[in-house]
Amino acid sequence: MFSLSSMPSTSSVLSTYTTFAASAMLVRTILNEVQTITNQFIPQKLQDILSSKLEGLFGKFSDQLTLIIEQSEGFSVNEIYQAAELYLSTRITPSIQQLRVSQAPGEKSLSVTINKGQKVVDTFEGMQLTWELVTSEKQKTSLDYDSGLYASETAEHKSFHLSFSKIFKDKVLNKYLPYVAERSKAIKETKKVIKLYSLCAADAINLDHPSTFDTLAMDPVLKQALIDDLDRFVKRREFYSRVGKAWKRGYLLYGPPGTGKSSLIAAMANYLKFDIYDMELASLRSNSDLRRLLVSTGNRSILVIEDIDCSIELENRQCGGGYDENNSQVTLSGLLNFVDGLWSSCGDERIIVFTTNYKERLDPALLRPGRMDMHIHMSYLTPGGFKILAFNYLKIKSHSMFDEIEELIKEVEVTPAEVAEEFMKSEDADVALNGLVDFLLRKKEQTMKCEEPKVDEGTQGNEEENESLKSEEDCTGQKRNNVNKKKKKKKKLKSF
Ligand SMILES: Nc1ncnc2c1ncn2[C@@H]1O[C@H](COP(=O)(O)OP(=O)(O)OP(=O)(O)O)[C@@H](O)[C@H]1O
Ligand SMILES: [Mg+2]
Repeated sequence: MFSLSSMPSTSSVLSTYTTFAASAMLVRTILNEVQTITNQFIPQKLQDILSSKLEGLFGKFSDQLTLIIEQSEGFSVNEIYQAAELYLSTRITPSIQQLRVSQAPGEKSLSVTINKGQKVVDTFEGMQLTWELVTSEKQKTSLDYDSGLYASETAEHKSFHLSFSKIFKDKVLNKYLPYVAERSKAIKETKKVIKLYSLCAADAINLDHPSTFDTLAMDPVLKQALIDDLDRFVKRREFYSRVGKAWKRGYLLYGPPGTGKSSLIAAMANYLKFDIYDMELASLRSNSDLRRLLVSTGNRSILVIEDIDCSIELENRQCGGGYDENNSQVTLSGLLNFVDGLWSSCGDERIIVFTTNYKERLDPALLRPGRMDMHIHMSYLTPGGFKILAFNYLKIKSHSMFDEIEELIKEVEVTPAEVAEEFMKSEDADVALNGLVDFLLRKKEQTMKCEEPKVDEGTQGNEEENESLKSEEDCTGQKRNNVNKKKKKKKKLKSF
């Protein structure tokens, strides 16, 4: 027999450590019987010796080879065992009579695995392979620290026995098992629940944000370029290590409020199945807090710093080139060190996203080429974006009012969030579109008033003066709201 394990850090390396001998299905049945009897009367050590001698004896006549894949190796989990368990859940055939079913907290789907003694027959490139889940009870002795006495308990030990013709040994080790590992990784990805970590919440919450690249209204060319960029990024592990670059990518999302920057981050996380870390810089006391936070973040994650222009005092950069431990705030230099230095040297497959409403207010150091890999402009709604929203909200691809609306959208600066809000008011397409036209016309009128030159005092009557003042308030009101909104944001945690 052949025993197989893979430590978490060296999953691709198959370590073999026990004797290599042949085994037949018949032998297995005999051995199982012998084991049942010996379990009751013979000490464990003797059982092991007996069992290996018998296997060696019968194995010589067999053309079958069995790999033993133990659940754990000492204190470490065996990644091949875990991969096999997941893989076999997709290979359940009608011949199987017993299944184990469970559901972890927060998981969307049930997990189904075979029960002990059950066999799954699999085929792969002309080979036939039989998996069997075997369990044995082992005595474990542990020290009870309270009483100072040793206690003995029986623990169930699980392993998979994978049997196939001896001639396929190399093919199974070099092709089939890597295939099982690959498949299990893909299954894990589809089952993965994306987490949102934030400073204010002790535990991560499940990110249940419905935003995807399909539902996002943005320039189609830019959208595709971003998807391609993400695809390239996740495929390039070898490339990054070959050129000696950290496996990281940075994106700066900029544009007015309500154009979909946060929605885009959620879409990226849903697409890549990466967790999100919402880094509220305003709630961090110092650069060392930032460093601590960084170390606690996991791989395959997106670190988000929203409203970078509001979160950090840009003048702080003058405080010096390195970390300023005494400063009570996170400084820009601390952040830049974080982006280029510390962050780059720990962890893999990470993305960092900065968002801002005012790119022009950012320190040039943040915009320098190479710091953020891609600058993405989230703009006001375009006619193409409008069609995506109309389909998302009203399930329509065309309508007699589309031309009129598209013309208005070209003339008026309207955000996807504003249009989405109008669409929420009715499920009836005619009503919703009419409402949107009214909204766009009002907005157009207001914009025109704002653009009118100011009227000299004294040359106009009272009524007109009041009207002029009112429209000025409308024009500035929007901006004021945005600033207030951002100020509030600094206090309360943003929810995606
Ligand atoms: N491009 C878009 N595509 C689809 N829906 C959008 C888009 N932009 C905004 N929305 C809708 O408007 C809501 C608010 O958008 P979002 O929070 O993503 O904007 P934002 O750019 O992050 O704004 P802020 O600058 O205020 O943070 C979203 O939940 C979504 O319903
Ligand atoms: Mg946002």
